[in-house]
Amino acid sequence: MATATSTVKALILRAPGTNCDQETGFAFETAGGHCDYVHINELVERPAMMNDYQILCLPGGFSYGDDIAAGRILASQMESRLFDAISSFRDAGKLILGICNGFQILIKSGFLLPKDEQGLPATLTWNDSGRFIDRWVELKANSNRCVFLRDVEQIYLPIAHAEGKFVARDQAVIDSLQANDQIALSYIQGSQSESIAANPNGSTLDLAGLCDDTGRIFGLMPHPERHIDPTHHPRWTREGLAESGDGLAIFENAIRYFA
Ligand SMILES: NC(=O)CC[C@H](N)C(=O)O
Repeated sequence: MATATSTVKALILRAPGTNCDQETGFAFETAGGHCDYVHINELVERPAMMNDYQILCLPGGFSYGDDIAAGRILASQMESRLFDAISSFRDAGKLILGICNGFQILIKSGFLLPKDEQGLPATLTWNDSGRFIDRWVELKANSNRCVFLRDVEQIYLPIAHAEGKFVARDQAVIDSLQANDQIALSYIQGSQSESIAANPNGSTLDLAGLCDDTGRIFGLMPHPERHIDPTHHPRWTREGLAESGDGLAIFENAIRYFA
């Protein structure tokens, strides 16, 4: 495990259709880490390379063209080809972050919420509008468990997805997520003008991000890597420059975790 003097390394996983890898790498490097971009086929061939990293990140995009359902194919590859490697990575106390398509992959592979005899306890499906939605949202962090959200209260980030509606199998799943403090990030009701829904996709409990029961695996639909520099804010010329973009804290928390 890294010490305060060594550089924390993130493995950014790529697949055909990934398109947010470079921005995500920029975010980790701005936060003080180092990252490498690794194609899924390379990782399947040499899963032991994960030992060199402290963070595994699944960036956003359209892996395999969203065929079948967003994230479904890469999720199956992770489950069938990398289950042992990723489980050992998690059990070694390391961190896993899934952003947008990455969140879809983490949930559909069962790494965020393990499958039980009935299958996946929850999934992400089509937005209520049936459309791809691209805009900014106000979010509140709710979880003391999630390592990535330490000292984060409210953040403003962009979303860009078609399949971001969180649905749980039944009330028992929701109750257990709430009891375990896993509903990490949610859309803030009342934060938008009347004509725009604060919850852009109809997600249950306004959920925008979820962590596993260790707090070290985190998936979120919004894109923190798109709000790193203060000039990424859509109104910075009118409202003035903040010290840093709201998304940076998520990457800094990940790096700091190993310091
Ligand atoms: N920005 C993204 O990662 C998009 C995720 C996915 N392709 C969707 O549209 O739902």
